[in-house]
Amino acid sequence: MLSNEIITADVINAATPKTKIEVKNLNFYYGESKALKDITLSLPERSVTAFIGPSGCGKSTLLRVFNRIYELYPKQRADGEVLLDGTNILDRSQDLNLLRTKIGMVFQKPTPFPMSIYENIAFGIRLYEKLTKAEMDERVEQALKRAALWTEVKDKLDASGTSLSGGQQQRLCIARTVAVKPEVILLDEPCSALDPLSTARIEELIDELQADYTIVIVTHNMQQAARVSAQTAFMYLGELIEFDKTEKIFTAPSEKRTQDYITGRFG
Ligand SMILES: Nc1ncnc2c1ncn2[C@@H]1O[C@H](COP(=O)(O)OP(=O)(O)OP(=O)(O)O)[C@@H](O)[C@H]1O
Repeated sequence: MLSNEIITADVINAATPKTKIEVKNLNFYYGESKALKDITLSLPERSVTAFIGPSGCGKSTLLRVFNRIYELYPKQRADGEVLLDGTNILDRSQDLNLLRTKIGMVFQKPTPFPMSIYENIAFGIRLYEKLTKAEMDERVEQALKRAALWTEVKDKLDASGTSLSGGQQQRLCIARTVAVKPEVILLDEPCSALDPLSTARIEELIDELQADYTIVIVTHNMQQAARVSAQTAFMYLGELIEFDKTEKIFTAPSEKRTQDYITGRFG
């Protein structure tokens, strides 16, 4: 009997994905203005979660709380909890540098550093690790391969990162993020400055990366959310209206406001 119980428990554990990030009663303020209102949701590990909603609903704000970028601005503050593997990252005693090695971020506009392709990757690694030249070469190659950019740049690693096309620059930024071995990758409208072909490549890449990383993507493009994510959160005016499996959100949402948004009635 006992072994059956253990097997049952194992099967259940295997079927239920582990929670990577748990947000509990999160509020966020820009000065006096409240941009996030009592947000609670759990993001599963090694899976893609999309945040959608009309402009100004708080998608980017929520994403940015996850690596505490707001701390750069004195009037911005968060209360509530954001647990990464059970530890509250909003707690001021948490080391910000360590947090940012665990949670990487890619922005809307590709932002390569004004240095060579190689250095764009090596720069971040050097902040945290001391590697030999051979080890660094290996890490740079791995990161560029992981971001599906290696074959295009392997013969011009000394060229400037800014000489690449927009889509290549965005893949370089993803490579730079992956190179420091994060656990979570935050993508803030990563394709909005890209053409359809480059967008398709980034979406393929997101699909591959989810085997190893927990990915959160903010997107205005509902087809993109439907294509790349397993869960979707619909936000409106700073509130989380609905959070469910992406298929359910797009085919049978529970809330009228979600239905209205995905059918294009507002936003
Ligand atoms: N730096 C800031 N200072 C003051 N208010 C801000 C700031 N950034 C955002 N806000 C406000 O917070 C709210 C949420 O903004 P946020 O950028 O998170 O929305 P969003 O859903 O990502 O919008 P978009 O899709 O247009 O990028 C908005 O009302 C916005 O005006």
